[in-house]
Amino acid sequence: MSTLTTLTMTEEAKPNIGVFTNPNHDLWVAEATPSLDDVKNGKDLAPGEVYIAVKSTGICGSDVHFWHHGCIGPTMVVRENHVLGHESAGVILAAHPSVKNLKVGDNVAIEPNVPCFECEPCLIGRYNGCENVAFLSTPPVPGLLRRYIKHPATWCHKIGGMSYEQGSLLEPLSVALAGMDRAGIKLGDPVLICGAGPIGLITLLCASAAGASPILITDIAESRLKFAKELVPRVRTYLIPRGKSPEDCAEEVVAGMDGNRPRVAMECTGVESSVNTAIYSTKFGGKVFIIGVGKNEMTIPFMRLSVMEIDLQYQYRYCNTWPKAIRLVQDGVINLDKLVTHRFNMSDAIKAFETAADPKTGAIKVQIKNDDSL
Ligand SMILES: NC(=O)c1ccc[n+]([C@@H]2O[C@H](COP(=O)([O-])OP(=O)(O)OC[C@H]3O[C@@H](n4cnc5c(N)ncnc54)[C@H](O)[C@@H]3O)[C@@H](O)[C@H]2O)c1
Ligand SMILES: OC[C@H](O)C(O)[C@@H](O)CO
Ligand SMILES: [Zn+2]
Ligand SMILES: [Zn+2]
Repeated sequence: MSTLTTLTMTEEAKPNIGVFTNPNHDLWVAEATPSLDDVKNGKDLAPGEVYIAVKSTGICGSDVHFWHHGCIGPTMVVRENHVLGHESAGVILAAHPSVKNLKVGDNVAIEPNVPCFECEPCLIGRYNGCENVAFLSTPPVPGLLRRYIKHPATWCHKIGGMSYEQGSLLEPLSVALAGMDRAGIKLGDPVLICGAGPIGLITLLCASAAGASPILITDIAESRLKFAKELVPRVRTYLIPRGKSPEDCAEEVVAGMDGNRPRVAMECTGVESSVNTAIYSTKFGGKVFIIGVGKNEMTIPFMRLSVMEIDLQYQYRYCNTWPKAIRLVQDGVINLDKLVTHRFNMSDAIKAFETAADPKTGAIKVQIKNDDSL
């Protein structure tokens, strides 16, 4: 038996739909599970689970990648019809009676993972390394781009009066915060950020809030650097010239930081030449911290890392970041509002994906809304 809302689910509630892709790189909107009837009746909720009306979902580069390329690396492969999306917030529609931390009507951000809490990474609190994780939208686990979903209450975080859009942005913020935490950026650190996509821009907001100085951000697209400057006016920018070597780019990066070599370079592109620019820029004893995801194998300047004692470190998703992310947004330390450049209804999801995938649109974060799901 579950506790049901009678306040929010009306007779006009719409059937569940989702945004799918498949191994042929099709993209379409179609009926999805759970059914509206199951949601309305709170059917099939296991202990600890809730039904959520998903209200706002951001498109991540990985969603576009699964659509266009059908895989990320050798292990995450689209093998059948597959629902995308893992940056979402919504409202609780029904909760199993065992759920104590949430009630019907609560607004929540959805942490899109279900770790096992039995393996070693889970037991030591680093559940992003879970050996059995179900990460929503990584095949074969269906994602959040649906009107209604079922999820464990443990992985729903109350967002109070925060907007659903801001709630959905807690996911990329979590990526940046996990990186910030392990990179150990401190007040006054010169910091380089490579790549001004959503992850680089949110990392910029975090580095600025942490008091890094100076901060320089790079990109190959002038428009993205302009966006970065509007977001954090004190940031310095460097447009990576086509064909220039990483060593030469690094020299200009350092000049752009008044001769200060970054103590930490936050790499947010996953592109080999950018990783190498970060390595050649960083100071003796500094750190290149790689959030970007790229080719399976790369050539990097091994001896430069060696003689400069530069640490190379990586981030894989996040753990324990949502409570911190919520505090930072609620306290106004991090303001994510400007990142949303385009909004579409779920029924226009194809247009939303085309917009997110086309650099000419100037899109940073495209949101898919479900204003009509209740
Ligand atoms: N580690 C994780 O858990 C994790 C989580 C989310 C995203 N990611 C990865 O982080 C990266 C950034 O994500 P995003 O959503 O911001 O992607 P994005 O593609 O929107 O942004 C990447 C930016 O890098 C720029 N760029 C490309 N080549 C460059 C170069 N040589 N030098 C400088 N800039 C260059 C692009 O113009 C773009 O603006 C991606 O690789 C993504 O897969 C990793
Ligand atoms: O934000 C989380 C990332 O997009 C995921 O790790 C994805 O890249 C693969 O599942
Ligand atoms: Zn993502
Ligand atoms: Zn585990």
